[in-house]
Amino acid sequence: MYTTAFLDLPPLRSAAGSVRLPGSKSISNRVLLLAGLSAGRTRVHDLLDSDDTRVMIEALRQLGCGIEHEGRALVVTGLGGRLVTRQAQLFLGNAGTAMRPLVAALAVLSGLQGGRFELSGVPRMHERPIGDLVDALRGLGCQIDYLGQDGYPPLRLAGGTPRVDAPIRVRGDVSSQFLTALLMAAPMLSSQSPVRIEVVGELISKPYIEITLRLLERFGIHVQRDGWQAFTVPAGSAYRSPGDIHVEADASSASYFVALGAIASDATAPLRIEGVGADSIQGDIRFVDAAQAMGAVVRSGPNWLEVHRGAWPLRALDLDCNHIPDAAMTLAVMALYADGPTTLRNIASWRVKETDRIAAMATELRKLGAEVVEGADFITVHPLREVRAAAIHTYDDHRVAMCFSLAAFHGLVAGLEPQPLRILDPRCVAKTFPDYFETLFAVARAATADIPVLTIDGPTASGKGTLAAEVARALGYHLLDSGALYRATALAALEAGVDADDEAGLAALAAGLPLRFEPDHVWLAARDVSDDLRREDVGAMASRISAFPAVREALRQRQLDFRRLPGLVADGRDMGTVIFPDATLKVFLTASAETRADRRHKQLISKGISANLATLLQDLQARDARDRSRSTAPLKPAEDAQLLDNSALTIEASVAQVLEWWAQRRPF
Ligand SMILES: O=C(O)C1=C[C@@H](OP(=O)(O)O)[C@@H](O)[C@H](O)C1
Ligand SMILES: C=C(OP(=O)(O)O)C(=O)O
Repeated sequence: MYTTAFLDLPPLRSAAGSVRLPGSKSISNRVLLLAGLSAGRTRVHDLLDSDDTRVMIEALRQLGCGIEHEGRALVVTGLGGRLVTRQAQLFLGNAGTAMRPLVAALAVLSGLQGGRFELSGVPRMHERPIGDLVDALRGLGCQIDYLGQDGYPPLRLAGGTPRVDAPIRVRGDVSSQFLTALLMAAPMLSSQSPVRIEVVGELISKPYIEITLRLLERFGIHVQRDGWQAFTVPAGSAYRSPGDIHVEADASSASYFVALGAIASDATAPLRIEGVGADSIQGDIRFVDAAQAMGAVVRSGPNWLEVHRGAWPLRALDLDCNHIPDAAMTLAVMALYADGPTTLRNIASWRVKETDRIAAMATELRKLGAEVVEGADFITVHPLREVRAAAIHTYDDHRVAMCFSLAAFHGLVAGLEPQPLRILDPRCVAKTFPDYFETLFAVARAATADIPVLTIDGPTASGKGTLAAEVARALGYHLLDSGALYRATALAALEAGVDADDEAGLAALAAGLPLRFEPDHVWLAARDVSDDLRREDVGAMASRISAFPAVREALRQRQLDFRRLPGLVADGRDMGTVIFPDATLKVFLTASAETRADRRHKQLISKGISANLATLLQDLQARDARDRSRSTAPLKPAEDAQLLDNSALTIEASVAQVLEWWAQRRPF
């Protein structure tokens, strides 16, 4: 997951390959709650692991449900209708699918059995309406107090005397989750008589009610319905765990990849999406119809979709999106690539979700250069005619972050000069899709020259490894420790007995080295060699063999291969001069020989290795001289390098300096 302050996307050009999507949020949280209310154990497979499901799981745990991991499944042992904990403060983040259903279930349970529960969330959750649900529950006899502003969480559920002598009436024009919540709680009220729920006024987001009804069926509750107007839970209904249950991949998450295929995949290599297919129980699968109307070519089978571009530019659309409120945001970005203005209608609920999504989309699309018209319940987006490098605000809304990543393909529009795009606070995707960007980067392609590289070269013990790792972490970029490639070759040569003068033998060894890098670890075949690579004898050998042109050539392509989306920080001795001469920023890091010898000394001592400062200084000076004077890739700053002497700087100050230079070279 990207936890950086921002994530820069270079211009993207195409997409190919296959993605497996995480589980559906809507199904996961319903299944978790139903399992928590049922008696016995429910083994849940392919559950979504994200912020929204974590708050639900934590709430169930606090309520006394059993939660265990069994292999890759999660086993929930439910309450069987009996409260074991009568007081709890539950924090539900910004998960509507946790807040609304838990309010109804706990209002009913605390009414029937006694108890006091306080439910709260992030500040935005306290701006998301819940009054219609509270009104319905109060009408039933539940006692609910607003702890902040009337009509909004946080709430206290404090017992009451729920009775079902009359139908429960609920409005459904602000959120369908209120009806979902009542449907899931109703079985607990059905012991004496049926429970009838009537919808007052127009119901929005109807397909989410279908998901609720389908999952209630799986848990033994057979709701009788009268269209969208009334729902009856029969007398004596009781949750019955299905034992095992599988969660489909998330159809709303699929929308980004369906759009990706429609924009950037070729018929010869369609984008494949695993985990959800046209037979999905999630309403957002209907996004596929909208994408097809815009020109996407989609094939589908059980649990998979394949998508490629059909029409280009895409075809403009005028669509009532009430049935796909979440996925419709993706259409607003696809509209940038259409042949005319696209209007998405009947989306008033966008204004009360993670943020005011109509306002957010309009503001951010305009930043890119698009013309946008917004109304109370619609948005019209005109295709891009000009484009600006933009830093996209994401408003802690996962869908804003995810759908705007698709704007990085604007270079495919004839006549537009591609610009980089910045996504601010990319970690907000954790609400439903923590690995969204990793998944995107596994299938999206950029021109190599567009993938930014930051090089940090410098002499031994200058601290470039630490600096590079910190800068890479701050930018969310890949890290190449090119010295480790040389040291691994040296280690392998020492162990295989290859002579230090055998240039051809060393080059062959370098070319075939089974090396693998992980954060803070280097693997040689199945062995973690991170510590061995730090050995002084390995370092000395590395310095000798790195003078051979054939060895350097053998390792060259391997280094170039590290230039992958979204970008690279490369540290070494010739990163800016030889390997990445087109790097966006080149830093040449130095420190006095005395400072470096002193640092190396402390490093060794701290590891319990005895060392002599004077000898270290001598070795270091000899190595500097060898590195500077060798004929192949001698150690010297690139002409366009920024020089940084960190003798008197903390690591934080060095990182800040490099990031400032980086910022100066970015258009944001
Ligand atoms: O019941 C559900 O799982 C959901 C219902 C929809 O909300 P509204 O009914 O408020 O539109 C949707 O936007 C949300 O992401 C999930
Ligand atoms: C509206 C959304 O979430 P929630 O379940 O919190 O309502 C969403 O995921 O787009």
